Amino acid sequence: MATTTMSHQAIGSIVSHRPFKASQFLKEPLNVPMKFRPKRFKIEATASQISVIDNTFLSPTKSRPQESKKKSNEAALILIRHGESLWNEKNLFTGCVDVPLTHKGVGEAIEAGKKISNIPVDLIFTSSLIRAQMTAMLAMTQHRRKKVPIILHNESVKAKTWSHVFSEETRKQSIPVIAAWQLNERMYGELQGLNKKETAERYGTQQVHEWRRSYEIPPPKGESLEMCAERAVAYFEDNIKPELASGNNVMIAAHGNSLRSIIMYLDDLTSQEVTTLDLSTGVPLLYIFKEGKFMKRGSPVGPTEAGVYAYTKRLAQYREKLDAASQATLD
Ligand SMILES: O=C(O)[C@H](O)COP(=O)(O)O
Repeated sequence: MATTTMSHQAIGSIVSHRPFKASQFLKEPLNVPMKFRPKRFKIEATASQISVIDNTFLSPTKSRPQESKKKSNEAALILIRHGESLWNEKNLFTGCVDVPLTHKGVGEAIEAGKKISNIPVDLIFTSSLIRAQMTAMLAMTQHRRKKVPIILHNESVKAKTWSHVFSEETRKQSIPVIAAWQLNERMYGELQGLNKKETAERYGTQQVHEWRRSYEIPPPKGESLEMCAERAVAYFEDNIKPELASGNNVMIAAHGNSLRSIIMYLDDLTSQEVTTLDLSTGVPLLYIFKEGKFMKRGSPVGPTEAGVYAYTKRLAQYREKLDAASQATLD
């Protein structure tokens, strides 16, 4: 198999939505009967000019969180790899192929939600792939705060305006969900769809391990972990870290390798150390971000596990508030 590596830009244009030109939207044939076709409208802005987080979604008056008053000097960061997918079950290389969760994966996402049900979540970042989005939404069904996660549609000015929420109170009871292709699983190139065991038998276990776990070596015509990190870690630094710095608690529901690249950054792992880093499906990992540093706190075992709440006074106080609120509804 040829092992030419494509330039990151070339791969980027495959896995990414090319910079969205609203005018394309108008030109592309709409599979909607003529009578429902939207009036021709002139859209100036392109998606890239639309902020990642819909400013007015958070509140019509407040600007973006990191520009507004700092909520706290610490924030919780939850990372979770999607639950088992149908191609995980078949042991197929998946990469950027958009497959859903299995029944077991749905259960894993719900179980993960129970483990983090007392940890505050103000923003959710996920990838543009359904298995990560399903995991985020299913996990949040278990959250005790009962806020509604809403996927933001900023892909065009029209998508943004048509999905606007006009009640500030409703917005306060919602959690913005930002789907970013930069958090997609690494693009596995010519391995996508191949069986992992058969591929190892054909090319050798060592070669497949290098493709799967090394930092620098890409799969044939795919992304190396390093190339995946260039987009995922850049996105984390540009869009997620500022929210944490402003005191917003964040959950990232993504993929085995896009999260490996982020954890390598958070834990300052070497390219040697990251080769042994493996993430199970549907297992949440907790970090506390404080004074510019990330402190790893492991995987919350259960909603009442003392450990998680012993880490910071703020998490303990949040849980006490949830306990008091649920007690009040019982009274
Ligand atoms: O893309 C895939 O096949 C899986 O999500 C991750 O695969 P890996 O564990 O082989 O990197």
